[in-house]
Amino acid sequence: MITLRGLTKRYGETVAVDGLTCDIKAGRVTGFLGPNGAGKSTTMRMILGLDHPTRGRALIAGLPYASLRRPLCAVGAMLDARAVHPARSGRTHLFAQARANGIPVRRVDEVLEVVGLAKAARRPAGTYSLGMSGRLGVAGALLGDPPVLVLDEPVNGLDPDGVRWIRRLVRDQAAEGRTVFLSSHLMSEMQLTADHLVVIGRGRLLSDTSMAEFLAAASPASARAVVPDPGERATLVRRLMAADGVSVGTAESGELTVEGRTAAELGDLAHHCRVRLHQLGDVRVSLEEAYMDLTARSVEYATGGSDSDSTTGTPGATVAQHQGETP
Ligand SMILES: Nc1ncnc2c1ncn2[C@@H]1O[C@H](COP(=O)(O)OP(=O)(O)OP(=O)(O)O)[C@@H](O)[C@H]1O
Repeated sequence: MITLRGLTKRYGETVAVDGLTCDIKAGRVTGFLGPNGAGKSTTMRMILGLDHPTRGRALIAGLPYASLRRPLCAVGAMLDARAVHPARSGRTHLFAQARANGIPVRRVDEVLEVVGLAKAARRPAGTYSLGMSGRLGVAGALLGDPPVLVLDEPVNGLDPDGVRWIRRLVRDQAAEGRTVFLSSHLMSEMQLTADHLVVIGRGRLLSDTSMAEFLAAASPASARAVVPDPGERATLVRRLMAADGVSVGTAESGELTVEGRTAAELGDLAHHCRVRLHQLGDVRVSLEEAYMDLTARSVEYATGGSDSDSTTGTPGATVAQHQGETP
């Protein structure tokens, strides 16, 4: 587990991270989201002891990074895939890391195999494509078989095959009980990969919630179904429109889109009215839509509101809670 408590980083006048409090738990993939400059990399650097917090703490399994005896065996990280000496081969780069952490050298060839770099392992890392550099970075993160993984934009530069590979890899790692904390700007990919989300804006916590709750909170109940019979369709629309807080859209194909009702509620009503439905389902917003909505409101909050700390430092803060505090 990674524990953040009041984590704060100032660079002169810039508050890069502002009182961040949350737990990144084991056994699930936690996605770390936020606009450019929100403080994600700074947070990750502080977790990994590469930057000192101005205030607060970042702990791995209860310890600050500096206290870890064999860091690579406690936490594997990839922050900057290109941060490798260009003249060194991928294999030599990993050997150096393994030796410094007391990791058996045979592990190097194992991880090179896992990330699909075995054939290119003896080439200078400077000749690697961005995707290959990313794979080498992931190999370094896996080297110590650590219980915690911190990956900054691991999907960057990967081809579609690579994207699927990293998705499967991190999901498998979480399924084995590890803590996986990863950032990405690719919302569609994050939606497929993460179980839980930590969202920050201007260094502050905006949301710490499961993917399912995040999406549900962002979209009002909404359902869709096809009503093949025009007469039955008219009956159902009439019944729906008679209720408060419901709006109905109809298409020539016979499809109804009903805002203000879940699929279960729409199905029950149709059953009650003896109306036949096809393709009944809930309508959910995408992660991208939910995220854009939340971060847009956070910008308003930050520029228009007071500086009082009402949303930050609250583990379990949800989108809905945040909405309530937006002026
Ligand atoms: N070494 C530094 N010196 C001064 N300011 C810094 C430094 N590192 C980061 N910052 C500032 O801190 C803020 C947060 O930056 P950070 O790189 O953590 O954001 P991010 O969420 O990772 O952004 P991105 O998605 O663009 O990678 C930004 O305003 C950035 O300019």
